[in-house]
Amino acid sequence: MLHTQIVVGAAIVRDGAVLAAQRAHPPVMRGRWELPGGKVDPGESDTAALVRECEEELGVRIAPVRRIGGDVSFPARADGSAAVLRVWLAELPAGQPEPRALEHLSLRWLGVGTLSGVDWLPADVPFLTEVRPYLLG
Ligand SMILES: Nc1nc2c([nH]c(=O)n2[C@H]2C[C@H](O)[C@@H](COP(=O)(O)OP(=O)(O)OP(=O)(O)O)O2)c(=O)[nH]1
Repeated sequence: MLHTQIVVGAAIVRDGAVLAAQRAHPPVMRGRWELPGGKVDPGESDTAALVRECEEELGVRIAPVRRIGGDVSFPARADGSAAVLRVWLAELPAGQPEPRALEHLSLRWLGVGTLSGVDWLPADVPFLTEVRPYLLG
């Protein structure tokens, strides 16, 4: 049986807005938006991967708060294997620098009024409903 790749994403909420990141690659995803995060390595916990990926991508050490939503499946790569996206609500602890787009084209803080205004990747879309209540305080 083919292995299911777990991908984790962080819904980093601050002052009524969530941080969205615009992918630079692969070409088919370039310019589309996602919650920052990435693939869980073999033997790594989901939350360890979440913290590691956000350090690599944003240059900040996030604090996961709680998981939101369920497993959202999406097709991975040409080998026909499956992947699932899991998302955590997260905070930027006091003293952390401002997130930077180290691997993305750009970053945006989106509030309730702008959350649906960017071109999200498909697997991230179901999580927007889960995030919205946290933007309302
Ligand atoms: N967040 C998100 N990721 C998606 C979707 N569809 C899809 O194929 N992916 C893929 C892109 C990446 O391969 C993976 C996310 O992991 P990542 O951010 O670590 O990817 P990466 O480009 O750094 O790693 P790699 O593929 O180059 O090995 O999930 C989607 O709808 N939302």
